[in-house]
This record gives sequence, structure tokens and C-alpha cells, in this order.
Amino acid sequence: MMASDGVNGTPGCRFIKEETVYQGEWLSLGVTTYQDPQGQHRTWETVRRTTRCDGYKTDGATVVAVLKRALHYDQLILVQQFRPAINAFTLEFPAGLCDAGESVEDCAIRELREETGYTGQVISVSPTTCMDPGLSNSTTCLVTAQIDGDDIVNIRPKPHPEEGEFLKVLYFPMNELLTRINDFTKKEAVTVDSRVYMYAMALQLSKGKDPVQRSPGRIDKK
Ligand SMILES: Nc1ncnc2c1ncn2[C@H]1C[C@H](O)[C@@H](COP(=O)(O)OP(=O)(O)O)O1
Repeated sequence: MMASDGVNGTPGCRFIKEETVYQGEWLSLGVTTYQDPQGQHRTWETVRRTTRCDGYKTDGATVVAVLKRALHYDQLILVQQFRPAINAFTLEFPAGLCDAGESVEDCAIRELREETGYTGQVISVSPTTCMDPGLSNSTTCLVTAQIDGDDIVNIRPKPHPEEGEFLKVLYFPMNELLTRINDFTKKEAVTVDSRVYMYAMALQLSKGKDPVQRSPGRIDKK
């Protein structure tokens, strides 16, 4: 076994330095130099958000919000959004970046209100989780929230999207989430966020059902 002197016991890997190749308003591209277990220096091309607040481990919050109403099935609140980076509409959890001094919980509640108009209550907060670590250092906390749909503040929710945000609020029944998301992708040209799809798969598995939708080996064409 390799000697373990890296971050969190990763065998012998350590950060050496970072050089910025491009610095934009929202993102930067850097070349990260690190040392491998044999002592060799290697590089990685790394995208970083410029918006992460000083001292924060997380960029923002992702909100798993469930709308609860008397005599109604529980519904998961998702947002359909145009994402320029992939030139497509996506199906995502409401989410956003933390402001300076803002807690992850407050960020989640604010983003939920801005993107959907709903006022929710935080139920739980995950540790900081990474988003796409082969590409960037982007991180988020997964915040579960409950929305009391019978509360007067939630009767006619009015979103307040930020400049440049174009969102549609969508409702999916929790008891058949995966099926309904699969149906939705057949009707609408949307790309589902991995977090959303994984959540739906996990719910399906927790009911003892197999989440498989399509035959193996198929390739998604553009
Ligand atoms: N790469 C990028 N290019 C241009 N604008 C960006 C950007 N990343 C973030 N922004 C701007 C536009 C968003 O309306 C705003 C706030 O983003 P957000 O809503 O907090 O996060 P998210 O885009 O994950 O929902 O920041």
C-alpha cells in the first residue's frame, strides 16, 4: 500500500499551485498543479466560480422542496430553466449561490422564494457536496424544505426571478416521481439535472422498485 499523506488520507496526492488562465466575471479557468503518489507533478484544468464568498466551503444551496397540502398528494417543486451553457432547457431543483454573510439555510429559503414564490421551512442540510469535480471545484449543500401549501403566504406564489433568469415552476407527485419525470422527458425537450434524476431513482428504489426505464446500450443522439 502507498503511504498516505494526502488530503483526507488520499495516497500521496497534494495540491501544489494554481495558475489562472482566464478570469471572467463569474468563472475562472485555472491550471492546477498537484503531486501524484510517485512524487511526479501533474496538471489539471479547473473551472472555479468567482462568486464564492470568503471563508465559505460551499458555493450555494440546492433545495429539495416538498409542497404539502391537506387532501393532496405531496408534490416536489422543480424548475424548468434555459441554461445557455448547454443550450437547452433543464429540469432542476431550485438552487442558487450564497450571498456574503448568508447561511446556507437562508440562501435556500431565499432562492426558493425568488425562483418559485413559495415560503418554505428548512428540514435538513447536507454537508458540502461537490457537483462535477472532474471539471470544477463547484459545491452545494442539499437543503430539504417543506412548504405548507395551506398557509396564506403560499396560496398564490409569485416568483421573483433575477435579471436574466427565465424559469417555469413545475410540480411532480412524490409517489410517482420517476415515472412522471420519464414521461415529461418524452414530451418536452428537457435535460434532467443528475441530482433530480438520482433523487427520483432513490425514491423508486426505496419502494423496492427497479428504476430502469430504457434498454441498455442505447445512445442519446443530439
Ligand atoms: N457563468 C455565468 N455566466 C453569466 N452569469 C452568471 C453565471 N453564473 C451565475 N451568473 C449570474 C446569473 C444568475 O442569474 C446569477 C445568480 O445565479 P444563481 O441563481 O444564484 O445560481 P444558478 O444559476 O445556479 O441558479 O448569477
